[in-house]
Amino acid sequence: MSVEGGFDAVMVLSFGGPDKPADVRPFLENVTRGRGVPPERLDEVAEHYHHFGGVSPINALNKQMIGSLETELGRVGIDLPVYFGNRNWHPMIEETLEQIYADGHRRVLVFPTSAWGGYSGCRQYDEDIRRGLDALGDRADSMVLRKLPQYWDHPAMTASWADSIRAASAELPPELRDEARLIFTAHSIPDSADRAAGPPQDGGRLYSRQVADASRLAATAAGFSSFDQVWQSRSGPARIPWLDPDICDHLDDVAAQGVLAVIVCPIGFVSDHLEVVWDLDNEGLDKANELGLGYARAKTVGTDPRFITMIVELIGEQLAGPVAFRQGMTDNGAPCAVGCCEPVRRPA
Ligand SMILES: CC1=C(CCC(=O)O)c2cc3nc(cc4[nH]c(cc5[nH]c(cc1n2)c(C)c5CCC(=O)O)c(CCC(=O)O)c4C)C(CCC(=O)O)=C3C
Ligand SMILES: [Fe+2]
Repeated sequence: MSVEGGFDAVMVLSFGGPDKPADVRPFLENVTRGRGVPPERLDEVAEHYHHFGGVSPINALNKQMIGSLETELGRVGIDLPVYFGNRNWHPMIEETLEQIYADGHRRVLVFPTSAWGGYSGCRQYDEDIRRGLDALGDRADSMVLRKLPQYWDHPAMTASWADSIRAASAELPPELRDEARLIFTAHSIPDSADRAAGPPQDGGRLYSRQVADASRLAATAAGFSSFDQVWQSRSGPARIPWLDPDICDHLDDVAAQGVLAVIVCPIGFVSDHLEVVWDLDNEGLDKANELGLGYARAKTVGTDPRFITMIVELIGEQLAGPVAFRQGMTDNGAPCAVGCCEPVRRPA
């Protein structure tokens, strides 16, 4: 497909995760460099990875996503190669951009595996893009890397989450189904980072507002009139406030209120990676069992064909001509807006 100012490659940009036990430590060092995560927390998280043989599910899931994306692009006649790069582990974005450059591509559409605004979910991926371009040196002058806009509220996401909530509900014993509390969970971030999320003139909290809106959209589409919003996987020292309540504390609370079952929907994540399979399928499930709560976990949407169709739609939109700016759409890692999702310095 050739259009003026078109694009000649796609890169899926993700978080990265270890592929073998020896990768776990260096991966965690990459993730937490300069971020004030206490060493005890790192030891704990390393254990989670070792519990799964030192392999994060995230890389295989991303490769599967890329395979499906290639197939779907081919089906609709968009002839673009799809590359894979990460923030924290191989293939690192620097390595991927070397390859893209060597293959002769100069204009690249970047699909981030985070749907959200905020520093960790949006701006840090822009920083990754700049890091990759910096590594190319002068060769970067001929490159354009356009990050696709945020998709947390895309109709395909809402529809897919709604189906996955209904499917989870159907896993509960019939007598508990109508009683079940719907709980949406997303990755916690420091409260200071949430306050700094979004363009300054918008008053902050872009991340938690988006998560709440996405949850409301999915709940409504699944036929629920109410839901709870919780957070998971916090990693800062206890004295620094992060978004709460934490999922496990919340399970205590709902059990104390007499709730008999919960449907836990990991709306904050695109795939069933470690934060989902450890924090929800192990810790959350154990907690629910201990409390005698019925527990069903909704599956993530990344393997739904509608998710792939959505990516193709976002790509097609860019190929069809100039696209008006939407949140998260950036060129060469320049921030969305001045001061948008500014990183917050964290105490060591
Ligand atoms: C908002 C958000 C998303 C969603 C958006 C997105 O998808 O990008 C996300 C995704 C993920 N987070 C992941 C893993 C980790 N996150 C950590 C640490 C942190 N995450 C944070 C935020 C987020 N994280 C923050 C504020 C920290 C504190 C350190 C810092 O300020 O950066 C740590 C360090 C140890 C720990 O403390 O847990 C690990 C290992 C994996 C891969 C899992 C796998 O391997 O399968 C994925 C997809
Ligand atoms: Fe994280």
